[in-house]
Amino acid sequence: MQIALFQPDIPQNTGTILRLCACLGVAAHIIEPAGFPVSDRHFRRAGMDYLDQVTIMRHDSWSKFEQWRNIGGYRLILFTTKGVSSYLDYRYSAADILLFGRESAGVPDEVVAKADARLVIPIKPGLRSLNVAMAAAMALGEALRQTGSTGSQG
Ligand SMILES: C[S@@+](CC[C@H](N)C(=O)[O-])C[C@H]1O[C@@H](n2cnc3c(N)ncnc32)[C@H](O)[C@@H]1O
Repeated sequence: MQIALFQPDIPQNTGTILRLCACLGVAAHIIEPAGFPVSDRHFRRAGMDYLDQVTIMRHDSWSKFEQWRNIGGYRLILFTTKGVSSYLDYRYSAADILLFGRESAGVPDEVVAKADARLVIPIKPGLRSLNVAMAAAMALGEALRQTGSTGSQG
């Protein structure tokens, strides 16, 4: 299992997600441009020393990420508030990449179109969305529960 963050713009969220990845043994991909540099103090503070414990791949653009993904043949599972299928009903594979959108704008249609699945975490009607780090924790929890792949990277 791997996760990917599309152009993340809030450093604290990315740091929190990378700490989650470190603890669960999941590799992380950051699709640039991010809204902050890796030297950002909020990013470093949220990720703390856990940042040294996670495999992070940075991709210069969406197209570069897609080139890399196509070589590996990984499925792309998009988490989106606009999904129609619940994340609890999906059958994950240990090689899947779970993709999360930008805090301010999610992902563009071009990215939606490339996803092998578009999943929603059902929330109370009338409320907009979860914090992206919360969404990532819930999604990874379910995907790892199903695949039993906790604790090993990749
Ligand atoms: C703050 S939300 C983005 C909200 C953005 N305005 C939109 O419409 O997509 C950031 C990311 O968290 C994830 N997310 C948040 N709530 C979610 C939910 N209920 N179901 C699936 N993904 C969710 C998605 O990946 C989303 O792109």
